[in-house]
Amino acid sequence: MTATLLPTSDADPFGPEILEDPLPFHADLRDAGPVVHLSRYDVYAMGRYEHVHAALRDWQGFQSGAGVGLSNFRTEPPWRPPSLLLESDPPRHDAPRRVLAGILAPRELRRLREGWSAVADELVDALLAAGDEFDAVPALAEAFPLRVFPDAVGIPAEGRENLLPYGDFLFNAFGPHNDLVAAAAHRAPELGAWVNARCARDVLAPDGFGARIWAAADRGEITAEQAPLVVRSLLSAGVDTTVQALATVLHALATHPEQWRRLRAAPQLARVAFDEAIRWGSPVQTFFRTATTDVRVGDTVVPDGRKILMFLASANHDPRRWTDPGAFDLSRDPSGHLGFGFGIHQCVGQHVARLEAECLLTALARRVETIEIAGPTRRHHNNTMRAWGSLPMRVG
Ligand code: HEM
Ligand SMILES: O=C(O)c1ccc(-n2ccnc2)cc1
Repeated sequence: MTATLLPTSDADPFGPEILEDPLPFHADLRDAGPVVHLSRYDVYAMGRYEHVHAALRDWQGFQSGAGVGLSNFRTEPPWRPPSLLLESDPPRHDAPRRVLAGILAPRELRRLREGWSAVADELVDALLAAGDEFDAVPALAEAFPLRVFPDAVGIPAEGRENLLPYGDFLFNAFGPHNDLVAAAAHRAPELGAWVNARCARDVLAPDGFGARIWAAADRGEITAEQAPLVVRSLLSAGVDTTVQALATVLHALATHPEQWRRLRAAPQLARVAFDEAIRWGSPVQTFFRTATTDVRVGDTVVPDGRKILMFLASANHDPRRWTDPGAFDLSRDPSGHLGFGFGIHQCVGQHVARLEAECLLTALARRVETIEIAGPTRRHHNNTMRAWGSLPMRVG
């Protein structure tokens, strides 16, 4: 068999140029082959849907237990105790996953729908009463999740302003120790301590997600030592992600008036609009895996122990899988997108995210006829998330 040269690139996917606009790099990555060696970080990158999907399915060959960031837990101590879900493999992964999946299941979220809708309606009414121009990032994308999710978890009111900086640091920490990580590293210990203190049983409200995790420990489904870490997963994962997913769908709708008109005509399209925006914008861009043996990708062998960087956002724009991938189109069926991952680690909070999006988008679609970008938009750079810093918006 002919030996094929492994394509290599010295590009920096965590540098400001690619973080500002990753699409050209993703296209080059897909064109270069199933796997490309990134010499700058000595990792193996995948950009095509077929191979990212296959790696996500193959949790035995591509493990999470050595970390889902650049750091390899086999050789470097993690900056915090590893997540029992995100950074664990079966069997350790199984019981925490089962507990959280049960608590965050669609049927369990039904009890929240009415209250979250009312909050979304109030938020939009108050915003429109103040005028027809606002920055959608603080006014909607941040405000709504912060109004509903911490209460749903059951953490106390004070200090919630720590949640976004903690999430931003966490998602930066999955990448290399670059300027983005260095700029916030001094706050990590204090933010980590604040989050850890809110995982303790006695600070959590009796009927929230947090209390339900502790109740699962009482039933022996997980241990009392695991319970606070599972609560930490919620506080780590549950805010920054939805903030940026909502910003992504608001930006998509504000820049595609035809799609906005379709949503207004049929508000039940809110869920499709959200998943299509997750595919199109992929707020969570990448995650790593670690090869547990010499694994074959295409006609390349990635050696045991090496880090593999999966570009979920690139897979979501792969023309081998999607027709006209660059189009934001509500008539497309976005199912199968990798924006929530796939397989045993697929996002366990996706139903929470969808409910938040449905409440906010429905509230907006019912109250305004037009939304448009009303000034220069600004990206917020993060090693893992494609995020908006500012979305000046005008409604009519
Ligand atoms: C729309 C916003 C969100 C996006 C785009 C997103 C994306 C993802 C992705 C790509 C994964 C797979 C990670 C991997 O394979 O290594 C994941 C896993 C996870 N997500 Fe999300 N997520 C979102 C919101 C949430 C929310 C709101 C929560 C909690 C309420 C959450 C909790 C989790 C947890 C705990 C995992 C780990 C699951 C496991 O390892 O079994 N996520 N998410
Ligand atoms: O268990 C944790 O600490 C943790 C789990 C999941 C995420 N995440 C990423 C995307 N959706 C959620 C972040 C942190």
